[in-house]
Amino acid sequence: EEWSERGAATGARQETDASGQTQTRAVKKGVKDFNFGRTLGEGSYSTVLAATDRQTLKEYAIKVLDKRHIIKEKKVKYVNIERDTLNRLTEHPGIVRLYYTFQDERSLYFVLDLASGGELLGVLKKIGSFDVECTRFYGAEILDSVAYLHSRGIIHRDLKPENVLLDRDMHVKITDFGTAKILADPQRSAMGSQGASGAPTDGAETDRAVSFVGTAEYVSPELLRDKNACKASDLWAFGCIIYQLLAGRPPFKAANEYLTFQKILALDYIFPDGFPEVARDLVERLLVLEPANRLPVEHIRNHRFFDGVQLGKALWRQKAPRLK
Ligand SMILES: Nc1ncnc2c1ncn2[C@@H]1O[C@H](COP(=O)(O)OP(=O)(O)OP(=O)(O)O)[C@@H](O)[C@H]1O
Ligand SMILES: O=C(O)C[C@H](Cc1nc2cc(Cl)cc(Cl)c2[nH]1)c1ccc(Cl)cc1
Repeated sequence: EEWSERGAATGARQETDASGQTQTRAVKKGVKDFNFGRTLGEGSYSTVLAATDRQTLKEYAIKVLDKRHIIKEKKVKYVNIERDTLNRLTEHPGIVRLYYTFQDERSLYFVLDLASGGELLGVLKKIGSFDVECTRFYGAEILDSVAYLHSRGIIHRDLKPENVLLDRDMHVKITDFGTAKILADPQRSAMGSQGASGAPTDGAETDRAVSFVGTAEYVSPELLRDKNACKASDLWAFGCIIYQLLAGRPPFKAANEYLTFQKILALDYIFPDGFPEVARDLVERLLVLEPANRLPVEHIRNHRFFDGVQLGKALWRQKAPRLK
């Protein structure tokens, strides 16, 4: 068999066997195919490095995990969930794209979109709080991305400004899918989660749904109460993010996690003076204890807070507003 170099750039190669039959085979990338650069950040089980594909010169973020550490910390299922989830989320501009996974004797590698704009949380901390125009733009891009996740039967379960990355054009790239929940069958779950009671779908979810709790400030009441998340749990977190962009701090924040959970379950939060009325109405319809009574995605899109924002494809083509 001869390998044609031509196919290398497209990540596929033509194989011609003795009988002259040609077939295309996806090429498995490896560490040797990349030049590794600066460290972009560290996670509990991971290091993320900037890297360049040596053939195409395309830049990526490569998340490297130490196998021994993953096994010792019993995180194998999270790594495989992250890979399985990202492999289902391939065609939306607001989701960090996974291009390849591979391993060598010591590590696992995720080759991802490079989000060189950093975390939304970092930008928020730098400027204190966003004005309505910036909150509307970033809220719309996050909402558009969450709508896509849900349409693919995925619940993120840990949405927060740290997990909303920004690309070089300051557009949203949502990341961190190791704790996501894959609903058994998107069709069935579409009915299930909009079911009469709108109660969290507990269908064929694996036991994992019971164990994971997100980040204290953004955890939904149903996750604290029934230990089960549903699509509306992501919309609770979305409400917390909209509040936080405008107020400069999350709605539920106390001295420790336990007190924060108590405030959430008691819906104990207030709007600071000057909080824009139109945003207040939206947040009040999302921070609702009963998941079934939260505004569903379609109604959020039509809420007057998003008047004037072009949703859908046009949103992703426009220039991101200057953050001031
Ligand atoms: N695609 C990416 N592009 C640029 N930077 C990234 C990308 N993915 C992650 N990072 C940065 O690398 C750091 C580590 O991210 P990673 O997802 O590995 O761990 P984490 O989820 O932040 O931490 P933990 O695992 O403790 O939750 C983060 O600060 C994040 O901002
Ligand atoms: O190549 C694939 O896609 C499948 C493998 C599956 C896989 N092999 C593993 C080995 C170890 Cl030690 C740990 C985990 Cl979590 C492992 N997951 C894999 C490799 C790399 C990554 Cl990032 C995820 C999954």
